[in-house]
Amino acid sequence: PGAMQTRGKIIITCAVTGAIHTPTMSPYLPITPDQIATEAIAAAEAGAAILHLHARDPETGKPDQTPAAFARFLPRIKQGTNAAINITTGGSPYMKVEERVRPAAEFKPEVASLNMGSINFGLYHLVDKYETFKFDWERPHLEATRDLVFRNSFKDVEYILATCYDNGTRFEFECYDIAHLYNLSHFADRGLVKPPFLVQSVFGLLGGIGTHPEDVAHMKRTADRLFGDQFRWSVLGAGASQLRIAAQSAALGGNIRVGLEDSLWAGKGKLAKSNAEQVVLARKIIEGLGMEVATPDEAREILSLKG
Ligand SMILES: C[C@H](N)CC(=O)CC(=O)O
Ligand SMILES: [Zn+2]
Repeated sequence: PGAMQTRGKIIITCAVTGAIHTPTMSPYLPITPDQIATEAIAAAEAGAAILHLHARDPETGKPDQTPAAFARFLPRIKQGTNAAINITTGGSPYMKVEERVRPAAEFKPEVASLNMGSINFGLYHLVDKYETFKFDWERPHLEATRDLVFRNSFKDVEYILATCYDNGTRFEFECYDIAHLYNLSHFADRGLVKPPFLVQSVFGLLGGIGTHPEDVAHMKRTADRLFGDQFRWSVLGAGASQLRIAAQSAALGGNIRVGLEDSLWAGKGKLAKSNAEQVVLARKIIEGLGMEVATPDEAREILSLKG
């Protein structure tokens, strides 16, 4: 992806907590500002060059998209690591785009996520089943259907672009399906986004593309055709597919996203005890392939971040 990417340097992004997984799903999910800061810094020490951040209500663990909630851990993270900060504009699927973009608008991070299309979001525990979740490892998606649309209309995307653009913030373009690559190409044609594009391909979320190696190859092939050397490819696999998708990407010279936002596991039926544990597993894959993990400054160069 992108002949210009420093050969063999793979960027690891760590998505520390997210908004979808709930405290009852794993005792290791960071919830409080201290837990989020500690986990983020440890993930960076393990090799994450970019930290994708959401905030939560420390009491309930529910998503909190107020700038004040982010202010409770951002300074500590910036003090504790040189990793690039990536603030979510996805928030949770229940939020309006005006609320979702506020922290990125306020803190003007080097990176912010940008979801490139609306999708049906297969979830059920967000609302009223915080206390009752029981994960069935054998049939992961069986109970995960709830009639939710994660709205990211063309106007929503334009609104976030317009709000963040003059801050020098670059985007992690979250593409949950092939159509989202074409949406990104549409905004590129209109000159509303500038290369190199960090394309974060999302695999395995109910409502988006699957996790079959053909799905991964199809996303990459399509991105290559649409963006040539104007993009830097990264992938995330939801849940059980996380490391398998990571390995396929690294083998193709692509970048990797891990973290408890995307998966609670560190292998079959084994809860990850920390974000750093998943970063170490990703590092082993990369180094096992004879490649190197990019440092934060190498990631800044590869992605043309403002630093
Ligand atoms: C699958 C991930 N939860 C996508 C995500 O990280 C969205 C965002 O924060 O903008
Ligand atoms: Zn996120």
